[in-house]
Amino acid sequence: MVDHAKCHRTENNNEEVQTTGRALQSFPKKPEVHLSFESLTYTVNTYINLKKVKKEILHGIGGSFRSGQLTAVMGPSGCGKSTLLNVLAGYSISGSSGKVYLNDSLRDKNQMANISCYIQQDDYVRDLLTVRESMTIAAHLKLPTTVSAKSKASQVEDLLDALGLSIHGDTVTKRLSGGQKKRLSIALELITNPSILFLDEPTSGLDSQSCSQFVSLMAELAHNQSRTMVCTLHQPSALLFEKFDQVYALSSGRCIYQGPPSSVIPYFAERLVVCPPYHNPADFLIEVAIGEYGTDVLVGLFDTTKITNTNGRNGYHTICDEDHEEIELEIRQEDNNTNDEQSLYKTELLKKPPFYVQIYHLYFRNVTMYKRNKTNLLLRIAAHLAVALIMSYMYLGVGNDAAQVLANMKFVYGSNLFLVYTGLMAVIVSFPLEYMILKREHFNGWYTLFSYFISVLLVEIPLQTLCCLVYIVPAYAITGQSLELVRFGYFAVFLTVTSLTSQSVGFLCGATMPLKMSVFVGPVFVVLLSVFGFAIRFPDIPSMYVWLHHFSFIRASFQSILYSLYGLDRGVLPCSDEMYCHYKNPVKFLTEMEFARVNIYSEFFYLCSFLLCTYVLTTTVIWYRLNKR
Ligand SMILES: Nc1ncnc2c1ncn2[C@@H]1O[C@H](COP(=O)(O)OP(=O)(O)OP(=O)(O)O)[C@@H](O)[C@H]1O
Repeated sequence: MVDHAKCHRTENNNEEVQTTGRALQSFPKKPEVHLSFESLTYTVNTYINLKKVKKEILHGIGGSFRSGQLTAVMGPSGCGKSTLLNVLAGYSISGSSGKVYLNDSLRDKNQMANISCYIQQDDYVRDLLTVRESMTIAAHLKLPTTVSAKSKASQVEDLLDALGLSIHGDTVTKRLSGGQKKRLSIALELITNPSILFLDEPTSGLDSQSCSQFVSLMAELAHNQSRTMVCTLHQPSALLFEKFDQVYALSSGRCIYQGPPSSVIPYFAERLVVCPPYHNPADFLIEVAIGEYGTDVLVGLFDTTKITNTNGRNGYHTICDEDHEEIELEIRQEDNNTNDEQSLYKTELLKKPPFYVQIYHLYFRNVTMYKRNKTNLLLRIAAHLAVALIMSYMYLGVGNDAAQVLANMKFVYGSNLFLVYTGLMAVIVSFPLEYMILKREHFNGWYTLFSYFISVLLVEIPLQTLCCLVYIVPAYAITGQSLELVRFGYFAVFLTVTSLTSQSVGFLCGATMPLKMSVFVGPVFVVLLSVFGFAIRFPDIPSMYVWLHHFSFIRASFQSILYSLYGLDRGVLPCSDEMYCHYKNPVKFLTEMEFARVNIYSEFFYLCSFLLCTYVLTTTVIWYRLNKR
C-alpha cells in the first residue's frame, strides 16, 4: 500500500497513452525531490466597506508531497487549493509565511524555478503553431545550447510519443481537443524533465474518459520518472480517485486529511465519521470538508492534523494513528538512504541559452504565427491601402495648390490620426491575451523578458512600417505633394515614427490594463493628444493645458510634417483660384499657424525619446507584473 512509486498500474484500459516509461528513458535523470511544508499561511488584503482588512486563506497548514507519487489536492470550491499550489510553486510569495522544504533544505527561489514547473488551469498555448513546432521551440528555448538540435528533436519525439501526441504532431494547436491541449501543456514543460510538477485543475473541462486517461498518464509520469506530481482536483469519480497515490484534503484553508485514497474511509470512521455504504469516497471527503457531517467534526479534524503535522517534514502527516506508524517509519528510513542523492538537486541549475538565441527562436516563432494568420496580415495591409485611396480621392491634388493649403493640412492631420490609430489598435487588443501566455512561459523559465520584448518588436515594427508605407506612398503621390525626395522623406519618416510611437502606447496600455479598460483609455489618450496638434492654436490653449501641447507626440509630428511640406525654402505655390490665393507664399501659412519656428530635428528627437521611454516603461510594467508575487 505504501510504495506507490513502485506500484505500476497494470490495467488494460485501452488508453491512448501507455508508453511513458519506455519513451522517456532517454531523458537525463533528474534528482528526486520531496516537497514538504509546515505552518504555511497565506493572507491577502481585501476591502470591506472601503476598509482594508486582512483575509487569511491558508491557516498554518503542513504536508508532504513525495517523489514518485501523484498527489491530489482536494476540497470544496474556494477552500484554497489553487492558493496552496500558487504558494508552493512560488507563484504567490507576498502574503505567504511558513516553511517550504525541498528534500532537507529550505526552498530557494532559483532552485525551485530550476526543478519545478507550474501548469495552470487555462490552456494558454500558442494557437497558431503545430504541436511539433511548439515543442521544438520550447526545446530550443529551455534546453542549453550544448544539447544538439538532433538530440532536442529526438527528445521532442519521445515526449510526443509518451503523451500520445505523436499522431497530432502536425496539427495546429487550436484544432486540438481539450485533453490534447492539456497534454501538450504538460509536454511543453516536461522538456526540462522537472522534478516537481504542479497542475491546477488539469481535468477541468474533460469528459470522464479523457479524465481517466489523463490521470493515468500523470500517475505513470510520476511513477516511472520519480517525479513529484501535485494537482488540484474538484470531485473525481471513485475510479479516478483510486488512481492517485496520495490525497491532500483542504477545508476552508485547513488540512483535514493527507494519505492514500484507500485510507479515507477507515481514517474518518475511526473519528466517528462514517461513509454511507456504496458512496464515492471522494464525494464523502468533500462532504466532510464542506461540513455536512457537522462543523464540530471538522474542528476535530483540524486539531488532529495540527498535532500530527509536528511529526516532521518528510513523514506522512495525517495518518499517524497506530495502524499507520509503520508507513511513516518506512518512509523516513527511505529518506535517510537517499539523503545523499537528494542534496544533488541544488547543483543542477539549467544553463539557459543566451539572450540572442532566445530572441532568434522567439522571433522565428512570431514569424511562423504571422505567416499562419495570413488573412489577418493581408487585411491589415489592405486596410491601409484602401484608406490611402479614399484619402487620396478626397484630397486629390491638394499638395501643390495654394488655394488648397488648408485642405492639405486636413489631409496631413487625417493621415496622422489614421496611422496613430492603426499603430495603437494593432497591439492594444492582442497584448492582454498575449500576456497570459507570457506569464506562463516566463514563470516556467522559458526566456527573459528582454528577449521576449525584443522579439515582439522585431516583428511588430517592420510590419507597422510596411503598413505605413502602403498608406504613405500612394497617398503622397495622388494628393500631389511636392516631389522633392527630402520632403517625401520627412513626411514618411515622421508619419511612420508617429505610428510606431502610438504602437508603443498601445503596448503600454495593453500591458498595464485589462482589455476592456485599455480599448477605452488608449483611444481617449490619443484623442486628447491629437486635439493639441490640430484643433486649437497655441495662443488659445488655456495655461493649465499648455503642458499637454508640449507633451503631445501627435502635435510634434503634425507640426513637423507641415513644416517639411511648406517650410525648408519652398517657393511660391501655384494657385488654382483665379481670384485670390491667401497662402501663395507658404511661409505666410506657417506663420499664421504658429509653425514657422518649428525645429523638426528637435521634434524628431522628442518623438524618438517618447517612443523609447514608452518601451522602457512598458517593459518595466510587465516586469513588475510578472514578478509581483
Ligand atoms: N487576491 C485575493 N483576494 C481576496 N480573496 C482571495 C484572493 N485570492 C483568493 N481569494 C479567496 O481565497 C479563497 C480560496 O481561493 P482558491 O482560488 O485558492 O480556491 P480553490 O479551492 O482553488 O477554488 P476553486 O476550486 O473554485 O478553484 C476563495 O474564497 C477566494 O475568493
